[in-house]
Amino acid sequence: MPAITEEHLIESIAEALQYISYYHPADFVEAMSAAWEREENKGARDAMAQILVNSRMCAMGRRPICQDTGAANIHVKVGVEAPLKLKRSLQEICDEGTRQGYQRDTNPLRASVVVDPFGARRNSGDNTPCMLTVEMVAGDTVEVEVAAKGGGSENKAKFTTLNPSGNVADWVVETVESLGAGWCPPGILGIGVGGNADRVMALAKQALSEPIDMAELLRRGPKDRAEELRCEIYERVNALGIGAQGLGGVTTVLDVKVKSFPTHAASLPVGLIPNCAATRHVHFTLDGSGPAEFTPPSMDLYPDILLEAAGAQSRKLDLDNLNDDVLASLTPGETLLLSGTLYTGRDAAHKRMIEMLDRGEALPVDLRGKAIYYVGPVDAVGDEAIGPAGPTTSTRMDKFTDRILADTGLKLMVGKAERGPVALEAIAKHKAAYLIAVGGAAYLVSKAIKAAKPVAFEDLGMEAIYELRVEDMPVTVAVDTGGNSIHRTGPAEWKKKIAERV
Ligand SMILES: O=C(O)C[C@H](O)C(=O)O
Repeated sequence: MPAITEEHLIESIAEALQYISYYHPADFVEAMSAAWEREENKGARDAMAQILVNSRMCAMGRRPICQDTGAANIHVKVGVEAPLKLKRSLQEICDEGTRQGYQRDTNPLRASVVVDPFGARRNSGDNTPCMLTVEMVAGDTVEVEVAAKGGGSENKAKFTTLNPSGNVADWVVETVESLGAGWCPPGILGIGVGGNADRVMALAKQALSEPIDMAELLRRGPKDRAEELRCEIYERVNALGIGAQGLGGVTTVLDVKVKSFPTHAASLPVGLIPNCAATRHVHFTLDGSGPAEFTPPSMDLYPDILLEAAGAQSRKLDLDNLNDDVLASLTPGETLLLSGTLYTGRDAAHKRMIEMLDRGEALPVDLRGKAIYYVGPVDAVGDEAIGPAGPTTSTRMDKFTDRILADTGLKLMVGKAERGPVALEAIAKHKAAYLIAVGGAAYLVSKAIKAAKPVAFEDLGMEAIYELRVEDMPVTVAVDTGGNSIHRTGPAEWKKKIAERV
């Protein structure tokens, strides 16, 4: 048998990362299309339509599905008899594959990994190191699972150790209800049960790479305890009414995957990791015959969707003429098309702005009466004004909101998912408003951005402040000037509606 070389691994990993950046797995597209067809809440259905249209555009244009092109999660199963011809460590080899995968000229992916995580948080620039796990298994091949996991869904990972008599489904359902929509539902829940604290999280992560087959499972009925648990959690989580993007609706999860392992008699560890609308993973096997090859999915997978979301019925909002009357007229749930100037700014830029305000320094941009977009875009290629540029989770900016609104005169924020109590209070106090774009529709959203130039904090890379010129950017009003939030009313309304049907 010919040797499995470093080049085989590096080239396959690089190609895999490119492939998953623009091709959703076929089972995901099918499950999302079915959920879109059965969704009853118009807002949630429009959000899913944007996700599907975006997915198709990315597959055809070979550009990233989401601006958060993820951290590379690589799981390698090395056969104990595999003819390996390697000189470097597996970490170094997989990092090289990651570096090459994220830095392709034709489709550069966003560098999101920062080193010195509780200090300087300096961007490594090429998305290395990858998150590598290795297993020795029987056989003479090397199997590799490559996933690109977004930060928003990864941030919602949870762990607990229940008493042996505890109820796993109860814990999962209560936990998902508390997560909000930052993980970009509808997606998949990976659940690990058993093992110990570290093993159970690895199980939950591995579960996310299993095929989506909930429709088939519901049709044939569960055959064992794990399948019963999957069905119970699926039904109960969907009955929460969270819906796409947390707007309320009948589908919050497309599937629930469970993996278990024996555990200590005193323990019942449970791990939960959600996967977002940018579900990205692929599996390949190396046998010495060369790097892996990947087949593009068929475009026939996609349903015919007319994008009503950005349709003529949406009100147009001029971002260069925001005034108190216009802001006061915004209603939660209303769809808008934004045109004009939009500044970007997310975690690192907010932290730096607050530090400057603390020192009494003038900010490099005048935000008075303006709008800010929480986003970390992908770099542009060709004639693009900007690469994929979908919204990031706004709750991370909550603690800065009162100060920014008070000290800069900012009036409008655009992001994704709900705002927490401190932000809602600040929005009402300053008579500002909060809009959401669809998380997971980054390439589609970027088409509304006609010009982009960095105007401050360029050293922060994708977290720099850009001045964007947008035309007809589709958004939904999430919080009005009174602090009323669609993320409170939407899921509550749909939870009630679903309960009344049972
Ligand atoms: O880093 C990002 O762009 C965003 C992240 O994936 C999020 O969902 O908040």
